[in-house]
Amino acid sequence: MIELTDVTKSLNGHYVLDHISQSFMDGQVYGLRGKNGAGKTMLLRAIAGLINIDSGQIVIDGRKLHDGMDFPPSLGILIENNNLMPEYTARKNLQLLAKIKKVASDADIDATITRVGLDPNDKRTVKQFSLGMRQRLAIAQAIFERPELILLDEPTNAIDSDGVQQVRTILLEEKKRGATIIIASHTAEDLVVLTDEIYNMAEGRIYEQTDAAK
Ligand SMILES: Nc1ncnc2c1ncn2[C@@H]1O[C@H](COP(=O)(O)OP(=O)(O)OP(=O)(O)O)[C@@H](O)[C@H]1O
Repeated sequence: MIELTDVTKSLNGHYVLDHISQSFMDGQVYGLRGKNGAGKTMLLRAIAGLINIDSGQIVIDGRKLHDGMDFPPSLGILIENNNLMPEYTARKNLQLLAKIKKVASDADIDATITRVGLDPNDKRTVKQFSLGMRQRLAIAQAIFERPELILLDEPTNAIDSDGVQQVRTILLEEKKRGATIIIASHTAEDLVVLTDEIYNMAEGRIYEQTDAAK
């Protein structure tokens, strides 16, 4: 469970996260909706431990973030796809990451690359990939270690329509596996199809919660 209590973050004199208190329950899929600049990415970054918050606290499974725990212990993240290494193939990208946690085998890596619709034997490097291929690899990167928490910023960006279905299927499978997933998206259909609850954001605040079915 993730519990945010009175979380604030200011940049250039205004709140980008404005006293957010919100819980995210295990195994649920949450959507974040809101205009450009509403604070969706900042909220994902804060939960991921990628930014320091100014006040309040973020507690993940009973442990406070930035208090002896820099990042959520089991995290998959897609926030912009620029943390791919352009000089390497898809397989090499995941193999290098896998060395850190050592939870994914080469077979897991190849299976995940296939699962997102790419070819694990593709000899091209990421810099030769199309935008959509990079996005698919970024999704693979977020899920290949079977994390308990998956944070996704615009996961279907640049992905073709077959790919969008594929990504949705994958994320529903990840939910079934028990992952907690938070998705920021401008694609209404992604939010309706994938999420249990949608939080509407504006000006750094969550101002409304809607049941995804409505
Ligand atoms: N590096 C930065 N320096 C200063 N302000 C920033 C920085 N990054 C984001 N912001 C500000 O933080 C606020 C929230 O931005 P954020 O990226 O979280 O919005 P978002 O809801 O994800 O928008 P989008 O739909 O465009 O992705 C905005 O006002 C933005 O201008």
